[in-house]
Amino acid sequence: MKLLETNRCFEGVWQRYSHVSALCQCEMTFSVYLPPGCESHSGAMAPGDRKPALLWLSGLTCTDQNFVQKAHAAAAASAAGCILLVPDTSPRGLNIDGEDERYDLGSGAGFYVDATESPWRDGYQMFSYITEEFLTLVAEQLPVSLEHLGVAGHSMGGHGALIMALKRPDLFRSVSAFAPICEPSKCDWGQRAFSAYLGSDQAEWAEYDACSLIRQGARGPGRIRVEQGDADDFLEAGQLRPESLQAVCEDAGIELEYQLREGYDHSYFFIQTFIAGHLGYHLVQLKHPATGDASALQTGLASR
Ligand SMILES: N[C@@H](CCC(=O)N[C@@H](CS)C(=O)NCC(=O)O)C(=O)O
Repeated sequence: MKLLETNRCFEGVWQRYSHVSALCQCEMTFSVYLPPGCESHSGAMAPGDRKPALLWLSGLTCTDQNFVQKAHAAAAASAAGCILLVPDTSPRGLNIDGEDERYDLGSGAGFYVDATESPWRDGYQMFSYITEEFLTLVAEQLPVSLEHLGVAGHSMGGHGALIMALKRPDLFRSVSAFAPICEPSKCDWGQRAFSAYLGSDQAEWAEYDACSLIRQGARGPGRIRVEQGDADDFLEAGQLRPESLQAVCEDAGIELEYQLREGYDHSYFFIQTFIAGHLGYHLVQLKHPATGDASALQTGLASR
């Protein structure tokens, strides 16, 4: 992987890398935050040198940079000694017809699925890219402890976080989401993307729909935290459907911490208000021996 940029931040560093992805069939860019004490690591590392990490999945129209620039997550990650892993939201520049025509399909809108339909299936393999290629690469090159890995995301990325945790509980020990698309099979964004990427077979859609996965028996790490603003236009428009997630979690006995926040919208202002609390929530569950007082982070900043 090629280092593109390094910026010191709260005594750690934000770094931006690119690498050639076999699954996405293009050069992919991603960012990482390395807290103090792990900037210079590379190659073989003792297990004790590895840090807990949170994988962040962004929403429609985002690159890795939206979270880096707008979520204000570095202060909390620095204090807690947690790595942040921020991949892109789709392949780029594949020269697929219509790839850049809409904000909710193609570039910036990979929906974290492995496409089966032409022309998307060559490259739009975001589920496998993230869970296999990307995580293998960063665990080889950076001091990430794969035994202490959580996943979180926003909107389309919240959907990504939920399905990754539900489908790969062997990889992810904690999960949370901001304004996630909870039931993509039943909203306009999800129906458009799934039709294009997965075709018309609803059984294929169910494999990438958090509510369907839970109905089919998936349990993930056992607890889920969801933060939702009540002034979010996409909630009103029926794109997010948290009520469906609440219902299936209740039926399945999954503990869902659902926080409805008065006056907050869908933007990164909402995310930056509550991100430290989510980091604390993950670190409490990840139980890395070198983590400081994660519960203080969780309770102190989450409830602001
Ligand atoms: N109205 C937006 C819809 C897309 C949107 O709201 N994207 C959210 C995630 S679903 C986002 O994070 N946008 C980037 C940002 O706010 O920095 C647009 O057309 O760009």
